[in-house]
Amino acid sequence: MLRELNQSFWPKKDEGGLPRKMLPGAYHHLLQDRQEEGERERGGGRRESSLGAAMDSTSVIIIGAGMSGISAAKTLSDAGVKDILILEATNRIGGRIRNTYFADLSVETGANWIEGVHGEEQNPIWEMAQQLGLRTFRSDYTVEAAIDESEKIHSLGEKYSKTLPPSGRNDISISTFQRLENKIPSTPLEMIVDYYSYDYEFAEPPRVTSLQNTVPLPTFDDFGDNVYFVADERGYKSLVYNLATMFLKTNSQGVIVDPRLQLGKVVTEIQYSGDGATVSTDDTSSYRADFVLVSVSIGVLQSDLIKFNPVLPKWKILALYEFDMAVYTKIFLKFPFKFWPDGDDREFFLYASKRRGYYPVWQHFEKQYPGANILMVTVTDEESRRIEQQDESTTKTEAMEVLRSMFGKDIPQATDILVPRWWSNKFFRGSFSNWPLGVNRHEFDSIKAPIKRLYFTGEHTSEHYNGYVHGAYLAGIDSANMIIQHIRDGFFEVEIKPKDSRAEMEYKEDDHDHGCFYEDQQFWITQMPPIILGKEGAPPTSNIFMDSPGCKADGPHGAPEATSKLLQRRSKKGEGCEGGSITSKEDRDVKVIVAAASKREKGMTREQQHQVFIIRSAACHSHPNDSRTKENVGRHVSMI
Ligand SMILES: Cc1cc2nc3c(=O)[nH]c(=O)nc-3n(C[C@H](O)[C@H](O)[C@H](O)COP(=O)(O)OP(=O)(O)OC[C@H]3O[C@@H](n4cnc5c(N)ncnc54)[C@H](O)[C@@H]3O)c2cc1C
Repeated sequence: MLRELNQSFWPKKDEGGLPRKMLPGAYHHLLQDRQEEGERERGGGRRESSLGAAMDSTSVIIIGAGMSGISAAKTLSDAGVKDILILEATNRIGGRIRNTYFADLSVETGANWIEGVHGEEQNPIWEMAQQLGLRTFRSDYTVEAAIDESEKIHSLGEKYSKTLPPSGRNDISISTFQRLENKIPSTPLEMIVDYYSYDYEFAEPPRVTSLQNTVPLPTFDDFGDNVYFVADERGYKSLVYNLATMFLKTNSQGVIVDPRLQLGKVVTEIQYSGDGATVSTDDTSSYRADFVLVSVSIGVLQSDLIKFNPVLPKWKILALYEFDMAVYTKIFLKFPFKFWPDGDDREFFLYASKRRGYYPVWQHFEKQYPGANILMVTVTDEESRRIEQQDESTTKTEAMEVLRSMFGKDIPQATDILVPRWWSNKFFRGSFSNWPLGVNRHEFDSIKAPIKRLYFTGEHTSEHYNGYVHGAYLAGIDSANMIIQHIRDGFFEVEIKPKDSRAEMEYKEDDHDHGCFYEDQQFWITQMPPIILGKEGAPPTSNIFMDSPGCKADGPHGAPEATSKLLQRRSKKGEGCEGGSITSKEDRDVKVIVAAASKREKGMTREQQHQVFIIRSAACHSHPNDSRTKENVGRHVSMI
């Protein structure tokens, strides 16, 4: 939904809109006015922060120079918002796309494959790679016949998944589906095939992973089933670098020297409000901006590295914590000579252990780097965490035991080992997001939703492609476009889908300037209205309190007329609430929740009152016999 909304942010040219890449003078004026206004308010473009360092002022601060941060910055720059500042904690750009030298070869410790190639749609990362002439190799994943059986179950899972309601209410884990088919892997062979099919892609086991959101996977559905392994001296990161140099200044050696990119700046605090934000870094600098875009990983957001002031609303924190940051580790081993099989269909080999996920997937580099004598073994999840905490020599010993059990005692000892540690790294806290069971559209939309002038991006916010480089790239564009619209219109609205599928089917979006209103039909509490966020000046939902009980039939709190009329009709019919009380007397808890309201409404803005009204009206119209009423109201109240 967000993606659909985002795509429609810009008016089409033939509708009298603006071409996407160029903003008219008027728009520049708007920006300039806002900036000057801001500067006047702040007493000039630079001033002393409370910490003593010079406080710079800018339009948008982007936190993180990974693929999504750079893609967002470029989108802003292309749209005329050139007054940006990128703050990156490490001393390089690229984030989780990173190469290093191992045994004199460039190996990718982070993202390695361009996933989803040669499909109906062009993967934008593949397009960039082609333009740059990146050295890539198609990975052939066909292993043995044992995989076929797993693929049959997978295809059944795809069919089943497509029958589930869009809200995710009936989602199940991949394991649950296997259980339904009576196909739970139990032998070492079945377990390694299962691992290869799921854990190797999602870095978490199938009992954790949502069937509905990963089977089928939009990346392969949209962009094609092929995956290409990047093996280029310049590194996969050269795609990010190339993107950055399209809008950042470089010197004659091609090094980025633009002051709008600041490396080694660890953001420790973000103070935000409806007027803008102040960002503090660990070297006691502070920066002021109209907007802040946070592109750090969801693992970092789940940690306490960055303090948000005020603290993020509860609904946001819950959504962030519900999503998973998975861990995927590629361990590299160098040998004096080759002892493994190679040739067609022999790029990968699997180790079938009784211990699921124990040094399971091996790959050689004979195609990419003939004679390199390097093996790469991938571990995930708990094994990754365990291995990250032990020293390299222990890991080498374990890996050698596994190889000897596969190829015999006479194989040579590895001469070198490289173990990347993404989970322990406080700037990443894992490898990529995985969609777990229990997270539906409602939570997912909440992860991306802005709060006042604080916006979020990163692979974990990608509508369809979370976890991937192309997801990070597209999410950056989406989030930047939200900010551009906010600058242009003075506000930005986001719709967060309701949790219940019946609501999805039955609510009808009104043309009114904000809000979604219901058709005049049976209206149950489970049909919670969507939460509308981001209206300039409107509070995040966490600030909304239920007020006095009941809903008034006479147009409460400036609620739109249509809704007010609907309530009047209901009141007359005796449905829902009458004269400020709830008819569902049986359900005392609902009444208590609604009645236990604070007296805050007086000081509220019109938008705040309207939000209160939406929530309260839903509560008022609960059906007395609906056993789920209490639970749903309770859940909604706890959420706000
Ligand atoms: C081991 C591994 C294998 C992978 N394999 C693939 C693959 O084969 N194919 C694929 O498509 N994807 C793969 N991925 C995923 C892919 O790398 C990511 O989805 C993508 O790079 C994420 O980009 P991002 O911009 O969202 O986040 P990031 O790259 O994490 O960028 C965020 C940036 O924020 C910075 N930051 C963090 N905290 C702060 C702070 N406090 N202050 C300032 N800056 C901060 C970080 O240093 C980082 O540079 C893999 C990832 C890993 C780790």
